[in-house]
Amino acid sequence: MTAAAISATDLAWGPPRGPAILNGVSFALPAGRTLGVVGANGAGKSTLLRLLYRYHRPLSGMVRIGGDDLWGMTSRAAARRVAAVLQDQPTDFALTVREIARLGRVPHRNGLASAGARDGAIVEAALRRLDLGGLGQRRFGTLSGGEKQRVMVARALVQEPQVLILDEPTNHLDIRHQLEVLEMLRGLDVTVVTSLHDLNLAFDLCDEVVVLSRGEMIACGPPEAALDASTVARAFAVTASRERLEPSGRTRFTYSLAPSDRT
Ligand SMILES: Nc1ncnc2c1ncn2[C@@H]1O[C@H](COP(=O)(O)OP(=O)(O)OP(=O)(O)O)[C@@H](O)[C@H]1O
Repeated sequence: MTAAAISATDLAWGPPRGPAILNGVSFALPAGRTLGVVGANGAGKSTLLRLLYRYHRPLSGMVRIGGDDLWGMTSRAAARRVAAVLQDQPTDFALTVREIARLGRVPHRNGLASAGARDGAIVEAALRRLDLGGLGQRRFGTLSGGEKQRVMVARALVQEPQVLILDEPTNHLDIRHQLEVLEMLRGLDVTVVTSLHDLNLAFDLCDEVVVLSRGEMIACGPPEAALDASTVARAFAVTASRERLEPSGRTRFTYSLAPSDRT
């Protein structure tokens, strides 16, 4: 894996014949960094990610991977460079964990060539990394939500992407696996863009954060700057405060409903 920079320039998207639901999103993330995308329900996080993994074509603006226009390359070339882990799990429940992970090699195969020894080694390494070593033969449909999520991260790693896009990667994971998966991704030579609902995790683990509100980008930058209490309050329509805990020195957010929202 060799990480590549990803950038978005003035992105806009909306459904056919509908109004734009995402507007004016721009950021530039250097290779190997982690970008968190945060915002309230319906703010446009998944929509932005879909533009970054070439599911939606932007109405205007451009996504570049390593300087190359994402829509200027073939879909196969794009699949070798960008992998995505999505909220919706696949429905191929009869496949085993190992078979699902192997699907990540498809963009790298030539024609009908079958998987080689290197492909097998990559699959086994990814399963071990995600703590799935003992589950290779299990049918996907029999796994817990968190195990399924880890299988999908393993499949994405098997793809050996330059950029990894994750839509809420931690929503089924227990606290230990949340930390393990996000720390592990930071340790890889890959650029990560992830949506997150937990602002404390975003603050601790992301190099840069984009804050969306009603389809607009209201802040972008290092967490210290982008996640200030007033931006959080605006994005989530709450009263927010940010404190530095002693002696750990870690930052923690707390929230409450604004007085006018209380009944
Ligand atoms: N294809 C579509 N056609 C019409 N509206 C859409 C489409 N995709 C998304 N939307 C709308 O755009 C808005 C943003 O949706 P999106 O899924 O990006 O939000 P989100 O920030 O990921 O939300 P959540 O935190 O609830 O997952 C929502 O109001 C959604 O209903």
